Amino acid sequence: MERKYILVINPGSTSTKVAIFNGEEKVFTKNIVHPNKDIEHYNNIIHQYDYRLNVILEWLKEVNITPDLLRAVVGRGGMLRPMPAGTYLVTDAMEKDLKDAIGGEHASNLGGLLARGIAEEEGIKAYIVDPVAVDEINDIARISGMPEIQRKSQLHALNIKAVSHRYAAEHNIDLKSINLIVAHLGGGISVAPIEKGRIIDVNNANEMGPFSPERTGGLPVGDLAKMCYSGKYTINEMKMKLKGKGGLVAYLGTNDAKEVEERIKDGDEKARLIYMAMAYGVSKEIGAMSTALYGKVDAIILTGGLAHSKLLTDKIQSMTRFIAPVVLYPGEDELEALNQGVLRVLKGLEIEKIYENEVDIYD
Ligand SMILES: Nc1ncnc2c1ncn2[C@@H]1O[C@H](COP(=O)(O)OP(=O)(O)OP(=O)(O)O)[C@@H](O)[C@H]1O
Ligand SMILES: CCCC(=O)O
Repeated sequence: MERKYILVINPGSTSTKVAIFNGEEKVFTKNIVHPNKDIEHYNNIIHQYDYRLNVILEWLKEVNITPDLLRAVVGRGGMLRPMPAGTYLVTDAMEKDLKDAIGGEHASNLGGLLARGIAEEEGIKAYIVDPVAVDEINDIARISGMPEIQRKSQLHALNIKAVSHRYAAEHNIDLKSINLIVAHLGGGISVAPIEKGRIIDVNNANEMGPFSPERTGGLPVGDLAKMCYSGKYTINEMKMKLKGKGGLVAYLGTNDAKEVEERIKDGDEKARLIYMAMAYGVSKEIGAMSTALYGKVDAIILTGGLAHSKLLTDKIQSMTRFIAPVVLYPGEDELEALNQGVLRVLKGLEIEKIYENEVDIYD
């Protein structure tokens, strides 16, 4: 039996997206939704490993793909140590860091672990590609203003890299000869200046920049410090307010931009103000990142689920097109991007990276 398929796994907080590729062709795919009742009792992401492994194996049976037909398995990774972009083999050192949630809890930590779990049984390779820990930013961008705190690179690197390559290919131009600003507008928001293919700065989708459907982004620090010490909230409650229950959720009780747009259509002025404030924040971040490129910007790319929203993208375009033309690549195809990363390695176009050779294990 020929081993020809690549199994792709993208674990999100409430779903696991899976696909089987034969070369470039997506043969099967499914968004396996995890109802809250199935996952709410797990105290941390890593404890969901067996549950998610079983649903993936069940799905493989459904589509009649036995693991002995797999050539490689790739998962979306992971809040690892700061690392260069690329396709990485899942090694013991990486597995340990994913299990220890070395960079924090994130559903994508399961990506590399699930990939390895399935691959090991078959004696084939497991990979991750362009994880959220990709760090290519300039040292000057790390300085926060408080020596105890460094600005970190945590971002939607997989989609940001994929749309940058897509823009270059569609314009028949070498990515290494242009500068872009990519704004990934999803549940979290990453705005990154890309200089000749390298991500030289980013807001950090978890902690800074504009507010997003579920996150506060950067906040006035004095008021935040007061709230933390008010005695009204536990540390976990504060963390949830910042990430998960911030942004649109906090103001409007939903993370669903489509629902917000319906309310705006029905004349809800508060919903309009908050929604436009999100667009305003994204536009200001794009403006800030244009200075990181000394104003030399070939295009601004808006991508992610929110880039489907005309209301939002019209506002952002009207505020930022003085910088560069704005291009819309709504949605994301992270499954495709993961498959492409593995294909580049299997075709010998790129060398697989080894985590422990690329990161500082002892920092
Ligand atoms: N057609 C649409 N019009 C308006 N908003 C949309 C549309 N489609 C999706 N969205 C909104 O996009 C947001 C989710 O984006 P996306 O699916 O990229 O996020 P995610 O994958 O959950 O998180 P992340 O991108 O941070 O990993 C939601 O607020 C959703 O309502
Ligand atoms: C940390 C960047 C990725 C995400 O927001 O999920």
